[in-house]
Amino acid sequence: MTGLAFATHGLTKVYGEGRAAVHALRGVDLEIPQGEIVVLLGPSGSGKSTLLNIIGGLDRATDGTAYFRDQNLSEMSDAALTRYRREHVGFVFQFYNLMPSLTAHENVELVTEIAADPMDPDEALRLVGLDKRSDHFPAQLSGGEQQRVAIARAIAKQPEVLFCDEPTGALDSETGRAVLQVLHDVNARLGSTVLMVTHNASTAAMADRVIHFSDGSIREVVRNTAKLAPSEIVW
Ligand SMILES: Nc1ncnc2c1ncn2[C@@H]1O[C@H](COP(=O)(O)OP(=O)(O)OP(=O)(O)O)[C@@H](O)[C@H]1O
Repeated sequence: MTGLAFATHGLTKVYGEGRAAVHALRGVDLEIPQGEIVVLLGPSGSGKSTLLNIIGGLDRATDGTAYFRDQNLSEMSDAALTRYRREHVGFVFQFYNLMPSLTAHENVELVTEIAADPMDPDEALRLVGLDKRSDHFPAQLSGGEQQRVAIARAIAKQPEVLFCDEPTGALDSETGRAVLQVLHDVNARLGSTVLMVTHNASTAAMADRVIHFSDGSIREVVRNTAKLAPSEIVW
């Protein structure tokens, strides 16, 4: 029996005020079991990144509650939120945000130095198939390879949760599939809950659960009974 990684109740986010107010989340109720791969789909501007940022501890809700296990993120101090991100969460973004002056190994090491229970940076790079490129700088790596370094950096702290915002957005389909395979393997090997925001609807085939967003609300949650392997996904 798996517990819940996340539960939100009436989660609301309003940016700005008055006539300029943007209602990015309109009372979202959501439960995400631990250890699942969850894909968030929805039109541009529907609130997917906003939700990810709030339950990832990067932003705060205007109203409602968001729990990580039994911890209420909405009531945490800034210092506690920082600790939450540092100890439990890995992030992968569309643009890899690697430090250009550091090698692949050093980019990963930067994170393992401040993590509670990190894996060896070499092991993280091996998991993403880049152990032979560990002394290369980001500019010497392809887009897909840089994304895999970013994933190695995110998984090196053995996070309980991995948040991915458009992880394949800048990649061709073959490279994108390789990156999805890495996310799949991390979920299988470390048991990390993986939450992925994407415009690529094909990705939904590898998820345990697909959440359809529209205009700041959840329209539908679909549980996949027959998942596809990343190698079988076509787009
Ligand atoms: N910092 C901000 N200030 C004001 N409005 C914002 C801010 N961030 C997001 N928004 C607005 O909130 C709404 C939801 O944005 P969000 O980025 O969560 O959508 P999304 O579904 O992730 O979109 P996309 O698929 O294009 O990334 C949009 O209307 C957006 O313009």
